[in-house]
Amino acid sequence: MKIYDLIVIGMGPAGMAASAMASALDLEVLAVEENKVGGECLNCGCMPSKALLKTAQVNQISHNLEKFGIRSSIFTDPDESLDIVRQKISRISGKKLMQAFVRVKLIINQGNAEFVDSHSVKVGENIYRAKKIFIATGTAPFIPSIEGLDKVDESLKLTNMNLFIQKSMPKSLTIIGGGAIGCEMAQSFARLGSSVNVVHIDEHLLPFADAQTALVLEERFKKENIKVFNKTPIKRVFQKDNKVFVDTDSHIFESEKILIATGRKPNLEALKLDKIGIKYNKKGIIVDKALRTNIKHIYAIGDCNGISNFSHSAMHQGMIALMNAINPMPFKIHYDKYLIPWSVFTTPEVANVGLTEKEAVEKGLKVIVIKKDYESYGRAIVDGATEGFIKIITNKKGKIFGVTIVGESASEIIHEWILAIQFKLSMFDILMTQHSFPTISMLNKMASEDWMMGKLQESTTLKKIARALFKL
Ligand SMILES: Cc1cc2nc3c(=O)[nH]c(=O)nc-3n(C[C@H](O)[C@H](O)[C@H](O)COP(=O)(O)OP(=O)(O)OC[C@H]3O[C@@H](n4cnc5c(N)ncnc54)[C@H](O)[C@@H]3O)c2cc1C
Ligand SMILES: NC(=O)c1ccc[n+]([C@@H]2O[C@H](COP(=O)([O-])OP(=O)(O)OC[C@H]3O[C@@H](n4cnc5c(N)ncnc54)[C@H](O)[C@@H]3O)[C@@H](O)[C@H]2O)c1
Repeated sequence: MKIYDLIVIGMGPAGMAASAMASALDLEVLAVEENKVGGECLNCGCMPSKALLKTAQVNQISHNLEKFGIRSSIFTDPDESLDIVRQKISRISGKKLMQAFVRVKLIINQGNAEFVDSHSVKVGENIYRAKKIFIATGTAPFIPSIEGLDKVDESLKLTNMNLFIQKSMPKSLTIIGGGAIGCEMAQSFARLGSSVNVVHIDEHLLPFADAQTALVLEERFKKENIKVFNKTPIKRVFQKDNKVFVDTDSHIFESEKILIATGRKPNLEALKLDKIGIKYNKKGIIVDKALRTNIKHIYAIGDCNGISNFSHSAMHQGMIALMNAINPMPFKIHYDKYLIPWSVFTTPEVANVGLTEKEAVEKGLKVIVIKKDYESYGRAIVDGATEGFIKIITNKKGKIFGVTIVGESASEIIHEWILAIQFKLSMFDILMTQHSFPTISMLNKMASEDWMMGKLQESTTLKKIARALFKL
C-alpha cells in the first residue's frame, strides 16, 4: 500500500493551508473532503455572509442617497441578492482555487474519513495510509435544546448550513443568537427588507466584545429597525400553519423563519476517534501548544480543536502544524505565541486584538484607557461615518495590552495594533509613525497623540524640563 507523507482530513481554511504548503514543499499529500473544497468558510460561512452583507450595504446606501444630495428611485429584488451571493461563491471556488492543489491527491465528495488505525483512514471502501495525519474537520452549528424546536419544519429553520441556498428572503425573521453570525445576518436581512428580531441570553450583542462597543452596534440596529432582546431566555418554539413562534417571558415572536446562531460544536463523530484513543472534549480535540493530539504524529488544526473559530486562525494553525510536523527537533512552534484578532463585518464594523478593558481590569493590570471617537476626526465627518471609537488599553509607559475598534474600516485599521502588540511596539512608536492624511488609519495615530498629551499634561516635571531647555 502507498504510504503518503501526510493525510489531511477536511479542506476548509486549515486543511487547505496545510495541504497547499506541504505539497509546495514536495511532500506527498492526500486530502479528504466529504463535501466541498473551501469548507465552511467558502461555502456557508465567511464568504457568502460577506457577499450578502455587501449587497445589503449597497441597498442601504442606495436608499439613503439624499444624504449625498442625489435623488433617484431604487427597486430592490431581495431574492436576486441570494443568487448573486451564489454566483460570487462559484467564481471563487473555480479553477484558480483548485490550482493550489494540483499536486495534492484529492478525495472529494466520496464520503467522510474515519480512522482505521493511527496511520490509516478509510473513505468509502478505500483505505489510505500516511506517516502523519492532520485533522481539520471544523465545526457544525450547535443547536440548543429548546422545547419544541425539533418539531418545527426543517424548511422554516435556518442555520448557516442552509441559509445561503435559500431561494427567497423571508419577510420576517427571528434570530436566536446575538453573536457574530446573529449580528451580521440581522443587518443583512433587515437591509434587504426582512423584519428582524434578535433574541439571545447574553447581556449585550457580541457577548465576547467590549460592552461599550455593543452599545454602539445596538444603537445602529435600533436606527435600522432591528429589534434586539438581550437577556431573553427562550421558553419554547412552536409552529402554527407556516409561521414559527418563539415564546419568551416578555414576548412571543412570530416570523416566517428562524435563524439559529447559538455557537458551534466540533465535527468529530464520523472520525471514530475513540477507536484509536484520540482525546477530545465537547469544545474539540485536545492539542498541546504544538497542535499535536495525544498521538504525537496526529495533529488537530482549525476550529475542530476549539481554540478559536476564525478562518485566519485556522490557516495560521495549518501553517504552524506543518512547520512542527517537518521539524524533527523537540523544539516546536507554539500556536499561542500569536495573537488572534477578530472582526465582525456589520456597519459599523467591530474589531479587537488583545485584552478588552474588562479583561485587563480582571487581570488586575494598572491601565490607562484611551478612547478616540470617530466624531472628532474630519475625514469621518466628510464620509458621514462618525459613529464609533477606538479604545486602547495601555499604561504610562505606552505598553499596548489590547485595542477594540467600532467604526468605519475597523477590520482594516486593527492590523496596525496587531503588529504593534505582537512585535512589542509602544504608543510612542505609533505616535512617531507618519500616517497618510486623511485616512481612517490616521485615527490610530491621533489616539497615540492623546496618550502623549495625557502624559505631558500630567507631568509637571516634564513641563518644567521642557520650559528650561527651551530657554537655553
Ligand atoms: C456564517 C459564518 C460567517 C463566518 N464569518 C467569518 C469571518 O468573517 N471571518 C472569519 O475569520 N471566520 C468566519 N467564520 C468562521 C470560519 O468559517 C471558520 O472559522 C473556518 O471555516 C474554520 O476553518 P476550518 O478549516 O477549521 O474548518 P471548516 O471550514 O469547517 O472546514 C472543515 C471541512 O472538513 C470537512 N469534514 C468534516 N468532517 C470530515 C470527515 N470526517 N471527513 C472528510 N471531511 C470532513 C467539512 O466538510 C469541511 O469542509 C464564519 C462562520 C460562519 C458560520
Ligand atoms: N466575522 C467573523 O469573524 C465571524 C462571523 C460569523 C461567525 N464567526 C464565528 O462563528 C462562531 C459562531 O458564531 P455564532 O454567532 O453562532 O456564536 P457566538 O458564540 O458568537 O454567539 C452565540 C449567541 O447565541 C446566544 N445563545 C446561546 N444559547 C442560547 C439559547 N439557548 N437561547 C438564546 N440564545 C442563545 C448567546 O447569547 C450569543 O448571543 C463564532 O465563534 C465566530 O468566531 C465569525
